[in-house]
Amino acid sequence: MRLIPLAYAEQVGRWAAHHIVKRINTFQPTATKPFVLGLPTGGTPLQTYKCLVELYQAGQVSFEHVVTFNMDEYVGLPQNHPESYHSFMHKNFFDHINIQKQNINLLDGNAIDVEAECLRYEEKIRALGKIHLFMGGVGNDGHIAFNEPASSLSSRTRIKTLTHETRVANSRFFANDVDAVPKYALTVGVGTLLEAEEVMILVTGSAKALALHAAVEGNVNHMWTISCLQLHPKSLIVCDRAATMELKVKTVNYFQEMEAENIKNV
Ligand SMILES: N[C@@H]1[C@@H](O)[C@H](O)[C@@H](COP(=O)(O)O)O[C@@H]1O
Repeated sequence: MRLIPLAYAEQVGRWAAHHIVKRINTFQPTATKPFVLGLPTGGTPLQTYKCLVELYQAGQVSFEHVVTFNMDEYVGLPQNHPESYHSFMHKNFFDHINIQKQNINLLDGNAIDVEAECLRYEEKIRALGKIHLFMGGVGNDGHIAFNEPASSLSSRTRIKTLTHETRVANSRFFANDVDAVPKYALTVGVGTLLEAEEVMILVTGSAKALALHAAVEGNVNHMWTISCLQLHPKSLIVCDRAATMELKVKTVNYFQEMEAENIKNV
């Protein structure tokens, strides 16, 4: 596991965006060999999307041959609802770059046959080979995508019941009305995430400090599904200082020294 310890949340966004651009450009995607990118929603990646749009506008990256898969989507929220993850992605990212419509993949939270929808998603990923880079965030309780505590670490894309804590945390997007937050979501599984070639998780703010501790210093444990990163051969966590408050000083120092070259001038 790599840990990129930065000072501020804005730097996390910038670092992550440059990392994605580097991966896409090194890959040199074409129509027959697209780069496959996994994407999250939430407050944390907003800065990354902003920076990616700027890098696209500056001509430093093209998304023409990039295929995206989003992590999750609420169940039962109309696609055009302002808080659906469909709306979020278009508003904050897809509408500002040159991605082709047919290359955008999001789970359909209104599918009549939810199981078939989840299977379709898994099969589409498989048909493309694999996800080259999956970016994600983490919930305060350590959930990755919508893999709530006690999710199987080998789970696949499926429907999940959201915990009360997650609904409370996400109620800030629903005028602080917990009851307006959907009770269910479709989400890629922990197993789905672990099959990506590389997983990059962004962690910012003191509310995520325990989750970061669980990810880096805790045991692999289905109560903190973020800890699955420890099983991945190429996982990367980019965090700000506030998020490191529950880590041992020697852990942070170790990564700071090791990544010194990669974290200067961010
Ligand atoms: N399903 C999403 C997760 O993918 C996200 O990581 C988490 C944290 O979001 P935020 O970045 O807003 O703290 O929220 C939701 O639960």
